Amino acid sequence: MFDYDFAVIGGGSAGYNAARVACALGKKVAVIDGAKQLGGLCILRGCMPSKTLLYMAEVLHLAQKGKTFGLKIPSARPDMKAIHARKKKIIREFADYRADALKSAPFDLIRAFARFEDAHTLALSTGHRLRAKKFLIATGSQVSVPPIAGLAETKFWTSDDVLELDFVPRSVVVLGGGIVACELAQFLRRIGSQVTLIQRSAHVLRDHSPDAAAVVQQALVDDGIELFTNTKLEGITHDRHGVCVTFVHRKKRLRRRAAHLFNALGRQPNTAALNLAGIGVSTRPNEQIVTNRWQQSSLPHIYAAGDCAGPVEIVHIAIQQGELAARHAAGVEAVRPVNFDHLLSVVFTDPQLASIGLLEHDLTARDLPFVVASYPFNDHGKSILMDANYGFVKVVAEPNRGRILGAEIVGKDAGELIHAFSGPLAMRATVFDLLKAPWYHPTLAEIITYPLEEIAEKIPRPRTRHAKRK
Ligand SMILES: Cc1cc2nc3c(=O)[nH]c(=O)nc-3n(C[C@H](O)[C@H](O)[C@H](O)COP(=O)(O)OP(=O)(O)OC[C@H]3O[C@@H](n4cnc5c(N)ncnc54)[C@H](O)[C@@H]3O)c2cc1C
Ligand SMILES: NC(=O)c1ccc[n+]([C@@H]2O[C@H](COP(=O)([O-])OP(=O)(O)OC[C@H]3O[C@@H](n4cnc5c(N)ncnc54)[C@H](O)[C@@H]3O)[C@@H](O)[C@H]2O)c1
Repeated sequence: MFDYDFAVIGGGSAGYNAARVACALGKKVAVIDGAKQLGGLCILRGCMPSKTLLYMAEVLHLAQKGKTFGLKIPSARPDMKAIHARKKKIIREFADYRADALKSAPFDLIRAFARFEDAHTLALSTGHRLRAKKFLIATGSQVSVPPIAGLAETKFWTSDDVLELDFVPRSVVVLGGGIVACELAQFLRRIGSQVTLIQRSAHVLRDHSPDAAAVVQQALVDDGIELFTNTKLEGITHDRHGVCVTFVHRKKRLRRRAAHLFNALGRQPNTAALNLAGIGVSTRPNEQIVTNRWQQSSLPHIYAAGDCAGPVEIVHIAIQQGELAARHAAGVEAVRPVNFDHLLSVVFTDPQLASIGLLEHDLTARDLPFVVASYPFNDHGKSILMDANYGFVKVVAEPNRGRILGAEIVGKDAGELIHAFSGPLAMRATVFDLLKAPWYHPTLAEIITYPLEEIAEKIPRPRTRHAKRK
């Protein structure tokens, strides 16, 4: 009666990993993907190309401030053609590897766009039909175009375009102050563009704490970005010289002109073309598919994972959701829902901003007690010698036993340092457990011991003291 046990729509991070797991569980699986190029957002136009360019921009920045370290580097400039070629080569290799994995996997790969005809039947853009017992929707997201006067009529760049640049743009206005806006505005500025960033909220990176966001914001301004927060966009016009953005800031109407406009106002799920309303799958007002904690939609045999389901757009969560859906659909009993109390997130600006678990804001909202301590990078030996003085480390713990609940790090390589908390959080470790661990001197990671010690001192309990300065 069915062609497949499990049909996966979308072969990106969520879909590919779900299909892999479903096959390993003995299911007959198909992956349907209509993209011209296989690989998904993360590899082709997301994490990997952006981090290739951001790392280059950091190296360039360090070279340009060589004088700080007593170095005579006469000039460090980007060679955009070479940077672009290197990025393309790296991404081609990653994409080829994933495409090979998709083509040689024990599931059927069908190159087509899919749409639900009924709750068990997909109509494919090739003209074929496919029937399956269960489905996973993993169709990802696309850049959204909010209804701002003149935006839709203006030629604008998205992150896809910025990641493809092989020249230094003279000037760019960046709309938005989310992760994409901050990461890529810094890239543009560091290669030499004049950059203006216009953010609606009171600070950039609105999903992060104001204290941490303020550090990133200051670093962007110190890099030379003109940055406005608390604004209201009024309209956009364009002529042959470029674009003009009008916005309200501190009750004044301001205008900024630039050669290029970069729309970084967020993404929306790829769900509109699937006929979800027609088959009775519920979506939120933002078009994300509503799922329960097992990733089942309002039709229990149809699952959703990744950007099309939310609530976050982060690769390791997309993978976890996809794999969970595959296991649940196969009837595996020992499955656990994704634990958003341990959410890990990294913003790859310089300084980076990383957080894990529950912070003060979350705990206050839940009326839960906590102790918190922080320590600044500009008072830590290793970061001082690296001239990496921006930011702080913050640890949040439960006040009775000292169990670690969350941490926030904004500073040099915060995305690496935050992983010092991943295992301990998963294992429900306390600050005392972490203080028993060895911490090498002099490392950036060692800074974490300072807030741990401060919390340990606030909790009435016998403990091993840790030497602060060696
Ligand atoms: C610039 C940028 C940088 C990012 N950096 C990071 C980062 O550093 N770290 C991080 O964790 N996250 C990052 N992200 C987010 C991350 O890339 C996404 O959360 C993740 O890739 C989503 O995976 P997915 O499987 O849900 O969707 P995708 O990988 O987009 O896969 C969806 C697939 O579905 C296919 N599809 C769509 N509609 C249909 C249809 N009707 N029929 C058949 N196939 C269909 C598409 O062709 C696509 O291949 C970044 C995003 C952007 C834009
Ligand atoms: N390092 C990473 O993990 C990483 C990197 C890039 C992207 N991502 C993911 O990709 C997703 C998309 O990122 P994004 O930055 O494009 O989206 P976002 O939703 O994070 O940010 C969009 C920004 O645009 C602003 N905005 C939206 N509508 C507006 C309007 N009408 N007027 C003025 N301002 C408006 C918002 O206030 C917000 O600051 C994120 O959820 C993120 O998780 C992750």
